[in-house]
Amino acid sequence: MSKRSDPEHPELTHPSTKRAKQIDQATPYDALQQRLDTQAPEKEISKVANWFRRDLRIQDNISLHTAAERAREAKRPLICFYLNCPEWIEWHGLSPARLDFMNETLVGVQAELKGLNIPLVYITADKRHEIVPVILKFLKDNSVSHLYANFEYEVDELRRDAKLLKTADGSFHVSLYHDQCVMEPGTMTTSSGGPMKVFTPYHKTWLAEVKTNPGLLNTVPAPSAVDSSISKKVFALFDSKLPDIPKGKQFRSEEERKRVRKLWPAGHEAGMRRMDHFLNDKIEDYLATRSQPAADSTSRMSPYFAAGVVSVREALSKVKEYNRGSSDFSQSSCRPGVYSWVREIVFRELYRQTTVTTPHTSMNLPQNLKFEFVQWEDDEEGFKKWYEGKTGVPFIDAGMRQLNHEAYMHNRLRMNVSSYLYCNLLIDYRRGERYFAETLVDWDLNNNTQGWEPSYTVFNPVSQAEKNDPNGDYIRKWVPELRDVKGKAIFSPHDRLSKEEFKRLGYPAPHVDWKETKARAIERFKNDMKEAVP
Ligand SMILES: Cc1cc2nc3c(=O)[nH]c(=O)nc-3n(C[C@H](O)[C@H](O)[C@H](O)COP(=O)(O)OP(=O)(O)OC[C@H]3O[C@@H](n4cnc5c(N)ncnc54)[C@H](O)[C@@H]3O)c2cc1C
Repeated sequence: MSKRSDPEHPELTHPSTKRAKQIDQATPYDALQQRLDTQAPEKEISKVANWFRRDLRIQDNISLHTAAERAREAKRPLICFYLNCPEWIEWHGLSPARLDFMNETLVGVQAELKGLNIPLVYITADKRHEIVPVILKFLKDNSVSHLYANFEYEVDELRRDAKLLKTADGSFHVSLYHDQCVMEPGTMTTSSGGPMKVFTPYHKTWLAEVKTNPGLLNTVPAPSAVDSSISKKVFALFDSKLPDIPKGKQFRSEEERKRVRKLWPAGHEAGMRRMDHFLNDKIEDYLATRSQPAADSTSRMSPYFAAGVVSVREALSKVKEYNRGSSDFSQSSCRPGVYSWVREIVFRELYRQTTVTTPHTSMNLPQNLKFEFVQWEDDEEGFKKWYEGKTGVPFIDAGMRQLNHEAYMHNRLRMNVSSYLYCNLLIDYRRGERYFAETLVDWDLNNNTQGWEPSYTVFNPVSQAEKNDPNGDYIRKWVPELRDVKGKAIFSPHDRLSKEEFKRLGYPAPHVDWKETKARAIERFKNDMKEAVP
C-alpha cells in the first residue's frame, strides 16, 4: 500500500516503504561521513565559526570548545552563529513553548558569549532550500576557513550538512562532533557487527562501557575570553538581534507565555538548578514513584536535554558525584533511584542510535514498516476530543489537559494517550506524534517517534489509572468536573455512577467503548499486516 502523501495532512508525507528500506541500506549519516572524510586538506585558519544547533549552551559543548581552542591557538577570531528558518520551524511543527524556551536561552547564551568577547550572530533563511546558500554566504562574507558544529542525527539535518559540504567545495573545512550522547550513535554493535536495536542488551553494554571508562562522562570547559585585540576584528558582528518567533508560533496570550515560562525557566543555570533539585529531593524515590503522575517525581529535565541547554554528560557527572564518585550505574551497585534514572537516559541514547542506523524512523514511517499497511480511521470528532481532553476517559483527558496547559505530559500518560489514539480511536499515530511536536516544550524527534512507535499493546486507561493514580489525585487536578467524585468511580464515572449522578458532572460520556475498540484494533492490525510486504 504505502501512501506517499495525504493532501489533508501534508505533515504525514513520507517515502514508500521500499524507498525507506533503500535509505536504511545507504544511510544519510554514512553519506555525510563520507563527505567529511574526503574533504580537501585544511587550509590556514583565517576565522573559525561555531554553528549552534540543538546545543544551546556554552558549558560542555564539544564543538564550541574545540572551535574556541582552534581559534585561540591560531590567534584568530571565533564567530558563533544560529540559523533561524521559519519554514523549517513550520515543517517540523515546533511548539510556541519550545521556541520561546529556545529564544530565551539564546538571549542568555549571546550575553555569556559577549562577556567572553565572542559574537553570536543570528542569521535567517526564510525557506528550507535557502538554508545552505544563506550559510555559505555568511561564511564567505566573513572569510571563515573552519566551521565547527555538533551532529544532528535526523535525516533532513544530515542531508542539509552533506549538501553544505558539497556546495562549499573545499572553501572551508567542516568538523562535526558527537555531543548529544555519552555513546556515539551507531557504535554499539552486536557480535555480528550490526547496530544494537534491542534495549536490554544495549543497556547492559552501555552500563559496562561507562563503568570501565568513566572518562566518557567527562565534560569540557566553556571557552575562555578572547583577547580584545582579536575580537575587535569581528566588532560589527556583536549585538545581532534575535529574530521574532513566527506569528503562528507565538503564545495565544501573555498570560499563557508567563505561565509556561515559569514552569520551564530558560538557560543552563536554570537547568542545572533543576538537576540539583532532582538529586537533592527526588532521585531517592524515583524508582518507586516515577510512574505516578500525581507525585511529579521525575526530573523534568527533558526540555533542557531536547534543546541541548544542559548536556547529558554534565547531568550524569552530577549523578556520578551523588553515586559516591562511581560510574557504575548497574542495579546491584547503586541506589535504585540512580539505576532507574540512568536507565531512562540510556533509552534516550538508544533512540539516537536508532535514528542514525534506521533513518526511515525520522521520515514519518514506523520502525516496523508493516504498520504502514494499516488502514486508519478518519474520526475527526474523536481526534478533536482526544486533543482537547474530552474523550470521556478520565486518565486520557487528564493527560491531554496537562499537555495543553504545561506543554509537557508525564511519561505514563504519554504511553496511555498514544495507545488510546491509534488503538482505540484507530487514528493514524502520526497525527498524534505531530500534535505532540506542536505542543510539547521538550519535543525531541528521536524520543517522540520511538514513543509513538505503534504496537499491538493496547493500554487500559482505567486499570492504568487505578494502578498509577490510586487516589485519583492526578485526574482530579486536571479534570475539575470530576473533583468531587468519590472512590473508584473517578476512574470510569460513566460506568460506575448512576445515570443521574453522571449527568450532573457535566463530563462527556466515552467517545468509544474501550473493549470493542481494542478488539477492532487487534483485528485490523492483524488483517492489514498479514500479507504486508514492505
Ligand atoms: C508517546 C511518547 C512521546 C514522547 N515524546 C517525547 C519527546 O518528544 N521528547 C522527550 O524528551 N521525551 C519524549 N518521550 C519520553 C518521556 O515521556 C519523556 O522524556 C519524559 O516524560 C520527560 O520527563 P522527565 O524529564 O521528567 O523524565 P525523567 O523520568 O526524569 O527521565 C530523565 C530523562 O530521560 C529521558 N527519558 C525519559 N523517559 C524516556 C523515554 N521513554 N524515552 C526516551 N527518553 C526518555 C529524557 O531525556 C528525560 O528527560 C515520549 C514518550 C512517549 C511514550
